Amino acid sequence: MLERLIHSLETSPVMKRGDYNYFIHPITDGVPLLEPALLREIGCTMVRVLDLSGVDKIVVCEAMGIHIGVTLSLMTDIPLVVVRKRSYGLPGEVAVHQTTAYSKGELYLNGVGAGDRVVLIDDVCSTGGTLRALISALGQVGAGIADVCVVIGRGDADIGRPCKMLVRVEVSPDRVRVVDTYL
Ligand SMILES: O=P(O)(O)OC[C@H]1O[C@H](OP(=O)(O)OP(=O)(O)O)[C@H](O)[C@@H]1O
Ligand SMILES: Nc1nc2[nH]cnc2c(=O)[nH]1
Repeated sequence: MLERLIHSLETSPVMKRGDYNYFIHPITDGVPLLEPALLREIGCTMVRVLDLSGVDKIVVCEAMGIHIGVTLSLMTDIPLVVVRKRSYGLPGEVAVHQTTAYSKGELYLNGVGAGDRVVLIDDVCSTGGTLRALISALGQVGAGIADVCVVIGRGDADIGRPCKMLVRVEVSPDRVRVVDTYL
């Protein structure tokens, strides 16, 4: 089911960002290029594993959640909300702080309100800093989270609730190894 994802991860390069072993992959970086078949494989797997009953919005974070969210939105007809890294100052906008292994910044949630039922999707979960920030923002607006799912999990971050990871990886200075799959 996830052959393309597994093969592409296990042949992906690793670079240093400070002390952090950062793998470079089409899904998590958009480079060198994104194959439609890989996006389809991930979209079909997410449709199988996600609890989509009664869900009215898919929430992703820019930048590297967007193509995954678009794929899922086209397959399910569920609208997409993109959490941005800049403020629009719209009524009801919620700002939260994001810390990752190599960056810090603010995230701005618009377009989700009290009573909305959402699924939260991202490309990768590493420290969990991004998902924790997004879950906090969704809590502040009063949305219900039906499910959280990422394509790739690395490390053992606690985000305070279950997160479905299509694959789990270990990253060493010179390679990525897929150590588990969700299905
Ligand atoms: O679990 P974490 O340690 O939070 O790492 C995961 C986050 O890191 C990347 O985002 P990044 O902030 O690098 O931005 P990008 O999507 O714009 O590349 C990735 O897209 C995840 O959102
Ligand atoms: N591409 C990429 N994105 C990440 N986000 C958090 N960790 C990583 C990583 O190792 N590679």
